Amino acid sequence: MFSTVKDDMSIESTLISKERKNAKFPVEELTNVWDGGKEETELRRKIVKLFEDDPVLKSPPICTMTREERFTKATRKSAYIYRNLIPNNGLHPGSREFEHFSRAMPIENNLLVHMIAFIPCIKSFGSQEQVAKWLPLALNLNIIGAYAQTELGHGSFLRGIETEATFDKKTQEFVINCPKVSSMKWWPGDMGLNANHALVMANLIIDGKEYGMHAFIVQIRDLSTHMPLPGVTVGDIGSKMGFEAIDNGFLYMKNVRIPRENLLNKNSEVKPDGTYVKKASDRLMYGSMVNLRVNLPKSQAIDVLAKACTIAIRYSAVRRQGLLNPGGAEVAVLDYTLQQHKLIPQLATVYATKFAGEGIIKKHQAFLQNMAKGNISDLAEIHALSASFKASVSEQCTEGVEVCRRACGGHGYSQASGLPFLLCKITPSCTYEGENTVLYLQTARYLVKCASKQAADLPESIAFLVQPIQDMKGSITSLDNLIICFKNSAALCVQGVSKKVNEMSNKGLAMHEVWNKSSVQLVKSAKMYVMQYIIGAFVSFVTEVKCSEPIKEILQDLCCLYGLHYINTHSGEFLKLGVLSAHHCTLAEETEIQLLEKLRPNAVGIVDAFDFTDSSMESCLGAYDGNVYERLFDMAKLSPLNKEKVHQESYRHLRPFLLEGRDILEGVKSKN
Ligand SMILES: CCCCCCCCCCCCCCCCCCCCCCCCCC(=O)SCCNC(=O)CCNC(=O)[C@H](O)C(C)(C)COP(=O)(O)OP(=O)(O)OC[C@H]1O[C@@H](n2cnc3c(N)ncnc32)[C@H](O)[C@@H]1OP(=O)(O)O
Ligand SMILES: Cc1cc2nc3c(=O)[nH]c(=O)nc-3n(C[C@H](O)[C@H](O)[C@H](O)COP(=O)(O)OP(=O)(O)OC[C@H]3O[C@@H](n4cnc5c(N)ncnc54)[C@H](O)[C@@H]3O)c2cc1C
Repeated sequence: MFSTVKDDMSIESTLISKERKNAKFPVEELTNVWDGGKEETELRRKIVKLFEDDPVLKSPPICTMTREERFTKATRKSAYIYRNLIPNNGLHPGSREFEHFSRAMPIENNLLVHMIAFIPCIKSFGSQEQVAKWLPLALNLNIIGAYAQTELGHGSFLRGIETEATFDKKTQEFVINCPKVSSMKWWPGDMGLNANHALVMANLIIDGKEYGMHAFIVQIRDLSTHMPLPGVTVGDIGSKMGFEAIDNGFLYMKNVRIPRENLLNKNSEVKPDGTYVKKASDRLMYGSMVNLRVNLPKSQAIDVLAKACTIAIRYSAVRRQGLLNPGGAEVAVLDYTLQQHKLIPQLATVYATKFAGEGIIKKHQAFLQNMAKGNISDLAEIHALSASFKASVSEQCTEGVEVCRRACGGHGYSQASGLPFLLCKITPSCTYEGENTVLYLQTARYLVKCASKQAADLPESIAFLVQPIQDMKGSITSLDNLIICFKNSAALCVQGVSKKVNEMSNKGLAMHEVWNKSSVQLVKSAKMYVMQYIIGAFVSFVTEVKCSEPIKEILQDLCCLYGLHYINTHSGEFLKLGVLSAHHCTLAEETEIQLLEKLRPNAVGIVDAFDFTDSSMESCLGAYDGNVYERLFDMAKLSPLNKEKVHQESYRHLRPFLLEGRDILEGVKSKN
């Protein structure tokens, strides 16, 4: 319908090629470092290619589809992927293979909660017999499960959950009930339309006594008709800010009966006579959430920011607007220091959080191995670290994606840029898997307890909180000094708020009031604690990684930039704590600006090294060839509103005015 408009040679493509020629490091080697080795890059590319070459997985750009089409296509593709492309024994969150598959997944998919929450819960809460029964069914997609914890009335405060599972000795069943409207399960992904089972978190009641939250497998739909079972009311909660392809659902249960064996009973059991047997700590009930907080940030936040950086930096390298030299040619907006100041620190965030996250995954895997041997002594530490890490990463990456979107000017507002999709995908990561504020408070609770102990009684990674403040020797901008600066700040924040808590409680104020009145400083201390962890982990990675000098230099510069950018945006905190002087802050700012200038020529190369394929981004601004304007026009042509030259509804409603206008103009014409 539209004629083609093409330039003979796109200036933008030429510009981006020049950027690549100017890069001062081997891009492929940085890709290998990012992936964890050359072999891993090869394996990831193989998996990505397998998915991208598969004709079943092709579909129109998401910004041209309705929600219904997006849900339908995602379900068709996900079912196909699960049965044909995923290894038979599933994928283990935290493994490299899991990461590679997550990179290969189509831009929209669903059934993932089944994979990342339902299956892991069967494994961690089920007895051997239960795992043997449910796991093969779940792996084969013979049963599809949601993770049904949150209710309409309660998400954060799990002790307030209202859904009940009452043991009926006569029939040896649990009777599941949502006593009020606010008790219905609300939000679980894949639950509204696709799931036929749910892992329901409910308050266990035996002979009128409450035993707290337990995990039950509840069948919600018939396996042959897919109709909701008697007593079950289930559906989609409606459209949200994003997640269009996912049927986040509601589930209301009235007298739904399940066999006694459907209580996942590795950690606690109900005997036929109603005796309750506790086999392990109640805290392990929360283990599924630790698992997700450790393993989701990479795919749900860090990769999302990496894509947003790729789009914004490639676009900024070809978008020319305004003059730097009076009388000279228009410059790429990436040449403005202010544009570099927006975008390059986001790249540093991607690297810092990715490598720090790998450290947490390793710690968590060690914890799981110990737990298998009955040792859960590290649970509190891993909970505190993973809670604040999830909160900090989701917060930093969400802010970063919005910075990238705005840095693309008007085109960043267009769905065709791919950036609004990324923003809507990443924003809920600040809420799901534990609302961020609530998680920071959990970390602070642990830190305040630690602050009253001796260093020798604390885990190695926490002992610095109660040890003497360290001196910085030499420039604030050295990596060693950055670590000291963040450690000192975290220790002083935690000690400061602990002092406040103690003073208030010594004056006789009730603990819950003390806590509420200290919560602003508690959250600050948890943020500083996790920042010192991230910086420390990134510095260790940069120091230890085996790579060529140019790559090492880039990583060191990104690491230093990450620390300095944080200091420069929060300098008041560092000054208030007395960790830095005004002179330090001035130096930190100048050094950040120098680093931006130094990294600028490599910016396109650094985002190329993430190695995202064009189809994994669906972005007219971020495609590899830099051909932004033609792509934007081609995408606009696909808008469903452009199907006809005359849109019937606009014609119908506006025609009377137009006819009036025509008559007036013709009258004027005839008068003249
Ligand atoms: C098929 C095809 C395709 C397949 C393809 C596969 C292919 C490929 C694979 C590729 C995959 C692709 C990638 C994946 C993509 C995924 C996309 C999915 C989209 C997004 C999914 C989104 C999912 C989102 C899911 C969700 O959102 S699920 C809901 C999450 N909801 C929460 O997270 C509630 C927060 N609330 C709380 O966590 C608690 O409620 C509360 C605040 C602690 C209570 O606080 P309080 O009341 O104080 O607590 P108490 O109970 O008294 O306990 C207090 C005592 O316990 C302690 N302690 C509290 N915690 C814990 C804890 N953890 N662990 C240990 N201890 C704990 C605490 O330290 C204290 O110890 P003490 O100091 O006493 O010693
Ligand atoms: C896209 C998406 C997918 C989801 N998927 C699932 C799923 O698969 N399964 C599932 O069970 N759930 C799921 N959820 C639900 C999610 O886990 C909850 O929304 C989340 O845990 C937050 O709980 P809430 O909504 O009750 O928030 P609230 O706790 O009501 O938060 C509201 C405000 O109150 C504040 N607040 C709450 N408690 C405190 C406190 N103690 N101190 C200070 N401030 C406080 C919060 O900081 C926040 O500002 C999903 C949610 C989303 C958005």
